[in-house]
Amino acid sequence: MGAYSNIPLRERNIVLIGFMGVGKTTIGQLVAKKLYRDFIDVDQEIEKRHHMSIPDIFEQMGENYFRKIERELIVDLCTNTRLKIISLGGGAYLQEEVRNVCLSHCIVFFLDLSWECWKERLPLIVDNRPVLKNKTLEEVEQLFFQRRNVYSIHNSRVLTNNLDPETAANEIVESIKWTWEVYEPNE
Ligand SMILES: Nc1ncnc2c1ncn2[C@@H]1O[C@H](COP(=O)(O)OP(=O)(O)O)[C@@H](O)[C@H]1O
Ligand SMILES: O=C(O)C1=C[C@@H](OP(=O)(O)O)[C@@H](O)[C@H](O)C1
Ligand SMILES: [Mg+2]
Repeated sequence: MGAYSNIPLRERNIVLIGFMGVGKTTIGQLVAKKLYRDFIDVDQEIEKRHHMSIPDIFEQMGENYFRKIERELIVDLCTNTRLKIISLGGGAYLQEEVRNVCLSHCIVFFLDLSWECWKERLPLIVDNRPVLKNKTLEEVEQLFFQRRNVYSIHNSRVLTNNLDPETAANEIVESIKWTWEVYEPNE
């Protein structure tokens, strides 16, 4: 485990983790607006910097290259920025260096969704998530539960089953404000 940095809680970036399609990008934007903070979506930042879509990066450069640039960007953001809401891609947190830098420098929020609810979301994302390509539903289910074990290493969790994005964002904001008040009360 990385050493715990002494960054004050209220300054720490809030990092959203969770399986693809749970709403990290959508809800992250809403949370940032409600907390008057800047929002960074790691996928969108990578697409902007490389002038390529994520599926095209997978297709033309390969997943290993994507994981390298994803890791480097997240380590840079966690180490050198503060006060942001950062949505990771669903696979980023599987890299130990990413987990360690997020847990030591940020507040890590797990956006949880049950498998049954996630299956209803699948049609919305299946066309632009390369990791889902050529996988059977059984293989995706296996990946879902494998990754869930890794996402279970977090600071806070919000179960978003049947919550619309706005409601989920409000729950996260309330939880963050409670954490600040309990652990770093305003003098
Ligand atoms: N709470 C929600 N309820 C219903 N649909 C949602 C919710 N959150 C996200 N979505 C939809 O699910 C899809 C994936 O959302 P996205 O924010 O891209 O997830 P992620 O970044 O975790 O992959 C989008 O079509 C989005 O509109
Ligand atoms: O789960 C994954 O491995 C991935 C999830 C995607 O992000 P979202 O979780 O925002 O869909 C994106 O980073 C890429 O397609 C890989
Ligand atoms: Mg996303």
